[in-house]
This record gives sequence, structure tokens and C-alpha cells, in this order.
Amino acid sequence: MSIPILETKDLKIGYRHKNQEKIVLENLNLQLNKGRLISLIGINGIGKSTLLRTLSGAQSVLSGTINLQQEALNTYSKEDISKEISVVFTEKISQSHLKVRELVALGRIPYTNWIGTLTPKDWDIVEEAIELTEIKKLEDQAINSLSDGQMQKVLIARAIAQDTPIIILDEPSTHLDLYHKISLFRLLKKLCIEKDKSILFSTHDMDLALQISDEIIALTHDYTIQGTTQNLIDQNIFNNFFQDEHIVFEPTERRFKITLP
Ligand SMILES: Nc1ncnc2c1ncn2[C@@H]1O[C@H](COP(=O)(O)OP(=O)(O)OP(=O)(O)O)[C@@H](O)[C@H]1O
Repeated sequence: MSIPILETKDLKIGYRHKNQEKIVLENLNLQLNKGRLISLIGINGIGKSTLLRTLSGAQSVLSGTINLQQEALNTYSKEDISKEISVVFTEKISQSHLKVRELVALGRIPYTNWIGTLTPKDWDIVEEAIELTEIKKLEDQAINSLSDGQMQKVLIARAIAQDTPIIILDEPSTHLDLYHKISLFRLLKKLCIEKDKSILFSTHDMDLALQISDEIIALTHDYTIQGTTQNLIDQNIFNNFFQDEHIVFEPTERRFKITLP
């Protein structure tokens, strides 16, 4: 058994307003290992974004622990976390006058000196990220002129340029058409295989997630489970996933089918 790069123990996540706790999910015992592509699935509002924000240190835990490289995440500085975990969240970029290449280059900030000078090696890494995400023809374009799908790829390029062992993405395929969804998932898989990254991404593209993921974390109101796609199929996790008799899971084809009344 390899040692997990990120691990949660009895994690409880949610929100604290004044003295009130709003628990979103609890009893989370999850593990991310090197070289694994892990998808996070669950219905709207179940807590995927809350979990991803908590795992990346952007949101405090309610209780329990998160260990990053076997050390408690809350002992890391923000700067140290940014050398271990890069994130792709749906976000509004405030510096919208930036060009694509400059935004991708921001991924190198954790490694630069105090005035933020990039070395030729940094620029090589930026260039590689631009090529991997196939956004070369956009590189001189202002980011406020991009489509949502193009912006998504640019943010992924920035995460790749950050060159961390862990990449966390919140619904990275949302704005992409089928062709670009598949090429994105292929790229994530390639990063796991060739660069030994540990990648966790949330998605509503269940059929694609089932085909490409090494592991799945499935969130439901009753339980949270992590396993390989086959493990989860064998445990009948998907049969009642949407609690709708017209959405039927076909285990041999590993996909959901709609039965129309
Ligand atoms: N700032 C907040 N304060 C209190 N509750 C919040 C806050 N943000 C989100 N929530 C609640 O936390 C729960 C989980 O939301 P979250 O966005 O994590 O779900 P999700 O699985 O990512 O949903 P979706 O698939 O729709 O994006 C929801 O009930 C949501 O209303």
C-alpha cells in the first residue's frame, strides 16, 4: 500500500455562521494517492465544491483532520500549500486586462522571488502548459475576450504551470463541448500517468467519469464511498444514485440510460 499524499480522517465539512454550524458532509475518510485520477460525483448541492475547497485549504474544516504529505494541512502556510496543491475553481479573474500567457505564468508565482521574476526555466514550464492544453493560438489574447470554455482551459494551464503533485478541479468540464471534454479528461489522465500527479475533479459528466477515472468518490445523503469504478458498480452504488426510476444504470455498459414513460 502506498502512503496517501492527501488523506482525511473523520472529516466534517460545512459552514459556520456566528455560533451556528451547518454540516454539509461528515465522517469523510478519503485518500488521494500519487498517479491516480479521481472523480468526485454527487447530485447538485451535496457538497462537492465545499469538499474541494476544504481539501485545498481555502475553507476551514468543522472537525476532523486533513493530512497533506502526512502533515496536518492547517500547519502549512498558504504559500507552502500552493507548492503542493493547485486548484481550478470557477472564479472571476480580477486582473482581466491580462493576456492568456501572463495568466498561465501566474502559476509560477509560488516559485519566484519577491518581485515575481520568472526565469527561462519558468517560461519553459509555462510554454509546456500552454502546449499541453492546446491554447497556443490564444496566448496573446486578453482573458476578458475568452469564451467560458477557453477560459476553463487557460485556468487548467495555469494549474499545470504551478506544477504541484496534487491538482484539484471543480467541474472542469462544465463549459466544454463533448470533444473538448474528452480531450480534457485525456489530458488529466496523461498527467497522472506521465507526471505521477494526483488529480481530483468534481463532475456531473458521470458517463465519462466512469470510463476514465481510476477511482471515484461518490457523495450521497446517506454515505460517502471511495473505490474503483468496478468496486462501486459491484456494490450497486449507481443503481439508485438519482433516486429516479427513469434513470437506470447499465453496469455492463457502465453508463446511465433514460427510460421514457
Ligand atoms: N457560503 C455558504 N454558507 C452556507 N451554506 C453554503 C455556502 N455555500 C454553499 N452552501 C451550501 O452547502 C451545500 C453544498 O454546496 P456545494 O456548492 O458544496 O454543493 P455541490 O455538490 O458543489 O453542488 P453543485 O453540483 O450544484 O455545484 C448546499 O446546501 C449549499 O447551499
